[in-house]
Amino acid sequence: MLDIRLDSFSYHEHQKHSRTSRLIKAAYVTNSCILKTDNGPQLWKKFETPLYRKLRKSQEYMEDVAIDLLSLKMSLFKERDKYTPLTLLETYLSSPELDFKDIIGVICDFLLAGIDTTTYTTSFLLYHLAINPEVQHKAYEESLKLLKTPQSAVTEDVLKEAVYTKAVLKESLRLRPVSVGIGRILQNEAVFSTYPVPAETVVVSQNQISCRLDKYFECADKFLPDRWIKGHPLYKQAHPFLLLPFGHGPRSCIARRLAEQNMVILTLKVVRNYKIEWAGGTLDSRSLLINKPDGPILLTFKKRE
Ligand code: HEM
Repeated sequence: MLDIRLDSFSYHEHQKHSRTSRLIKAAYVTNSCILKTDNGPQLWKKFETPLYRKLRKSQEYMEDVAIDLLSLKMSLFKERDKYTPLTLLETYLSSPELDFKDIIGVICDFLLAGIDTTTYTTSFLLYHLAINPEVQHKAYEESLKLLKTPQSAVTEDVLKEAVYTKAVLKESLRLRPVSVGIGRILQNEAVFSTYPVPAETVVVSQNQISCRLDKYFECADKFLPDRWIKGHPLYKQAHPFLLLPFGHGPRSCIARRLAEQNMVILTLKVVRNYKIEWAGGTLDSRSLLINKPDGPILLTFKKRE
């Protein structure tokens, strides 16, 4: 989305003080401070509290990275080939309604919204595969069918056919969404189950809870990807507003398709090449601003023959 590779898997970026490590830390600190500064007495409005300072410093670091990345992109943008279609960032850069500050704001949002969300979702997905060997075996069989060799690329056609892997991701998001639901400020008065709620009220839907209720999903606490596969005996059409891990409407996640595609590609590649095992106890989630795993990710990967 930034048109520039951050190279986060390189040796250098794995080091403690690298840009990637500092960005990961800044996103985590921001996510841990927002709810705490939002709720309760907001003393930070009168003077800079230690929590607010942490939040400010993390945000400043992310903004510095965004400025560096955008400056680099702008210098390359001048030399771009005029016949290739514009990327998202290039569209922003060519838009007269947006100035440098607006685009910096968007990049900061990408950096904050893109780091922990995909990481936590992927961690839970691999955890579910590890503790449900029969599910992992079915995903492995699908990857064997779709990827002829362990090195085969995941093409557009492969993605279309990866029905079971997509169901695994969906089921994992049902049980372990990164967001409890969707938050909105009501523009108009509304009535929910006969309770009138005035305009301007902050309303947060509780999809995470609804997705765990047996009245909506049979054996709701069980990890059963087959429930999403049309034609399977476990399949039942769920209410369209129950499972909304990427939100809903015009403010829903801008990167939904990209994130889903990344996670499906990763799952196909990992299960095709490795047997995944879990070396810990039950992994639960803890809510900061977003839900994070409540313990270390103790996965082991055994190379398949
Ligand atoms: C598993 C991965 C992800 C999940 C589960 C997720 C989930 C969400 C959710 C629930 C929202 C709020 C939607 C609403 O209020 O209706 C959101 C918004 C957003 N997400 Fe994601 N997200 C993920 C990955 C990403 C990535 C990788 C990026 C960027 C690179 C990203 C960028 C954004 C942005 C910019 C918004 C704000 C959209 C707006 O306010 O108009 N997300 N995401």
